[in-house]
Amino acid sequence: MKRLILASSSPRRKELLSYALLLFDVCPSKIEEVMDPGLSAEELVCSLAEQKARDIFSQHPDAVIAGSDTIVVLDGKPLGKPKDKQEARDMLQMLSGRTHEVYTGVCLIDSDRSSVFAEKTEVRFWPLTAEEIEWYISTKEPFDKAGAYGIQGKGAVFVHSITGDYYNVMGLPISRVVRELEGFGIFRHLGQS
Ligand SMILES: Cc1cn([C@H]2C[C@H](O)[C@@H](COP(=O)(O)OP(=O)(O)OP(=O)(O)O)O2)c(=O)[nH]c1=O
Repeated sequence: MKRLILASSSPRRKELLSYALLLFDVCPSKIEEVMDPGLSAEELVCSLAEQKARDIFSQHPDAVIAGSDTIVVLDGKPLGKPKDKQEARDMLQMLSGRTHEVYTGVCLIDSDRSSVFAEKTEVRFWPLTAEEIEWYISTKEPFDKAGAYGIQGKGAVFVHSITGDYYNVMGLPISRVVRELEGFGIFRHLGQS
């Protein structure tokens, strides 16, 4: 079986992949991400996932590489990670009381093949008060997350409902990823727990 490398610095992606009973190494890509403004949200996350995966593949051509990227989309506008408190505040105010989409793109690649796909999850937020938003910013949770919130953390209290894969919102649609990896000869060790 080939070596699997997760091309990510995200602790959430590492945690999710570890649930899949796969042996893997982590090797984050440090490339400057190139965002083409002409792309749809789905195309954008696929393109960014592919850029990260190809970067690590060029360093480890004998391995299977998994790269991914997550963005939040509101009214067709992509929201990445907030740069500062004001941007986090603006994003959370925009998401308040509304339904947005979370797209995660995944690129799997080895020397024989590649598979690139995106999953969409719809997330509806409760209306948020200014006090709640200020409290959330003070937790510092918004700053390394697309859309300025983490569904798996204190941001859980903002979420009214979701449609689609919860783990896709956290950064990796793990159930689909493990199935796609089988096409690369990467299988779960189901004899272990
Ligand atoms: C919406 C949302 C995003 N996120 C995170 C997932 C991603 O880590 C991050 C989006 O940033 P990304 O640029 O997709 O990923 P990253 O920079 O964290 O890691 P890498 O590029 O090295 O793979 O937002 C959550 O953890 N919870 C959420 O609810």
